[in-house]
Amino acid sequence: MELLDMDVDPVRLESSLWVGKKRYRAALTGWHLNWTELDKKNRDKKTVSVPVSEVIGVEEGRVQVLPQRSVAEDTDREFTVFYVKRSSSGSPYGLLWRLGRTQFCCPSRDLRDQWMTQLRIALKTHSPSRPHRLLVFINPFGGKKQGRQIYHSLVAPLFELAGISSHVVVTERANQARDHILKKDLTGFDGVVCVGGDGIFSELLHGVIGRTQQEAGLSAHDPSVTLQSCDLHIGIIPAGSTDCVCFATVGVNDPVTSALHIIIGDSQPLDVCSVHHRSSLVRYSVSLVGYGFYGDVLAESERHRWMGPLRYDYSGAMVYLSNRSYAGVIQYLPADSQLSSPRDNTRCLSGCSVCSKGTERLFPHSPGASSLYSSHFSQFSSDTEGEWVSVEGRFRAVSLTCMSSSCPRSPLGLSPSAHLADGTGDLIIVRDTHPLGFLTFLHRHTSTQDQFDLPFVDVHRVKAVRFSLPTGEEEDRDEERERVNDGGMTEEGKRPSRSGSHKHLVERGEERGQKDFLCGLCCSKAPAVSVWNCDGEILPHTEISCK
Ligand SMILES: CCCCCCCCCCCCC/C=C/[C@@H](O)[C@H](CO)NC(=O)CCCCCCCCCCCCCCC
Ligand SMILES: Nc1ncnc2c1ncn2[C@@H]1O[C@H](COP(=O)(O)OP(=O)(O)OP(=O)(O)O)[C@@H](O)[C@H]1O
Ligand SMILES: [Ca+2]
Repeated sequence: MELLDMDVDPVRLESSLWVGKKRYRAALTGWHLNWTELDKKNRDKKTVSVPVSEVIGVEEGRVQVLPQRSVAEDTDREFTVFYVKRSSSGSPYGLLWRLGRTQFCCPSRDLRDQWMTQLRIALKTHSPSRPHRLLVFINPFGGKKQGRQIYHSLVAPLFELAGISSHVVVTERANQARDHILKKDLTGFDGVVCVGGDGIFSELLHGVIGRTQQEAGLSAHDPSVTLQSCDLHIGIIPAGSTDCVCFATVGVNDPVTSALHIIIGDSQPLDVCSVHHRSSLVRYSVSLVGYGFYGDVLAESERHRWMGPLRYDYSGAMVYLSNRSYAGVIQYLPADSQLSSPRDNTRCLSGCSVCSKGTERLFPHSPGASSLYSSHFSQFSSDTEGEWVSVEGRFRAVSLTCMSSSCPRSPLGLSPSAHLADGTGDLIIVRDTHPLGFLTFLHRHTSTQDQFDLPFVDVHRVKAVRFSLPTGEEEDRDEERERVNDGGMTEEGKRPSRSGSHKHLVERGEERGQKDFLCGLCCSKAPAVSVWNCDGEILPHTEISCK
């Protein structure tokens, strides 16, 4: 046994260890755990190096955690190190992460104890941003209804291994997670986690933003107010139908990958867009605010929830076949085209320089790029300079996306070069066109072909957008007024009342669905207005402003 340099930093501990029948020289420095295979003449063969920040846990003995926890007998000279292992599969924008595991055998029990102690000290000192206590919300009805099973079999064992204690709430109704965050005592929690899709993520987002503003005494209804940034991080374990926020931030939809990111305290700031109707806040969005095609697909899909994730494809086909376009007036405030453009072929990833510059511009005094996962605010009140541009016409689709909105259905997303946290969104305007043209546009979302390189499509990087109906068709007819009263945010809670507006709109969608889709197909009168899809929720207003 050699035991070298124990007290001298950077090497904290170095010794010979065995992994199976092979002998290694293992060393723990402040930042890395390395082990190098030695041949019979003590010459180095290959080295494995794991950053301490990616070590998940250390256990005495020969331990296995996934798929089930098991501990081998007679193991007082052994210890097991668990760490992040990048798999070779995944997507071009994110690799799958797996739980790596190496079982070391020491020459003595004493040395084993030294390794355990030093590794645990290193973990504590070099992973300051790791969460210790998490509040987890599981939507048992999201996606393929596997949220509970996904959490308990794949995620909880990892949290336990990493020493994270979690309080789990399985939701019993829509908006329970949001209300819990808005109203309950959250002392001691380092973050909130959702197990589900974009819908339950949105609940957490509204809860976290709403609570922060309540505590700061700010009214989110006032579009000119600068909202307070949020301290609570949001983690997402994907178990929904689209899981667009997870895919666009992590690059893959995989519960184990996400759990490992959460454990090591990774974070990614996100742009949040507020949607107002007149002077009241309607909702926040991080992904899609879409009118026309995406609004109609959502309204139609709500009637087919029983189909699960397939409902979007079915509804997409139905809406496509109904061949609709809508009149409207779009106004937008262009972002600085010197900084970036939606057609510059860049791809935003964690550590993106455009986002860092954006953060610096929007939050000149913040310490670095905010460490928030997804509750980061653009201070548009100080960023509203510029000339508004107006476009009037008939549109197949009007979409505003703050991020690429990539998802398995469209791996590059609605706007492949959009940035996660630059304080801007991409406005995609698809003017009325013939059915084949629109199908080409849609189809290009599934490949690397440029969906913006079509004569009826325009894309602009923007700071704010307003949408209104053409003169004479403004949103003050009875029907619209009813929708206004029925939905939107309540004064006290600054929160969306999904169920009220939703029920109404689903009913309306049902009525419309039965008559109008058939009408659309046989060219009779189609409705004059569509609905807005805001991250998978139907908005109760047509005339909105986003920033
Ligand atoms: C010919 C194949 C065309 C395939 C076209 C694929 C386009 C896919 C674009 C995906 C964009 C996702 C945007 C993300 C929005 C999320 O914040 C939100 C919340 O989860 N999801 C939805 O609103 C859910 C929206 C889901 C929209 C799905 C649209 C599916 C369209 C299918 C069209 C079929 C045409 C067939 C013609 C016979
Ligand atoms: N216990 C519950 N019962 C009914 N609805 C719920 C419950 N918990 C959450 N919800 C609501 O269900 C909706 C959909 O949830 P979620 O996003 O998890 O799944 P999904 O719709 O299948 O996925 P995606 O949003 O990715 O398409 C959300 O709007 C959420 O508010
Ligand atoms: Ca953005």
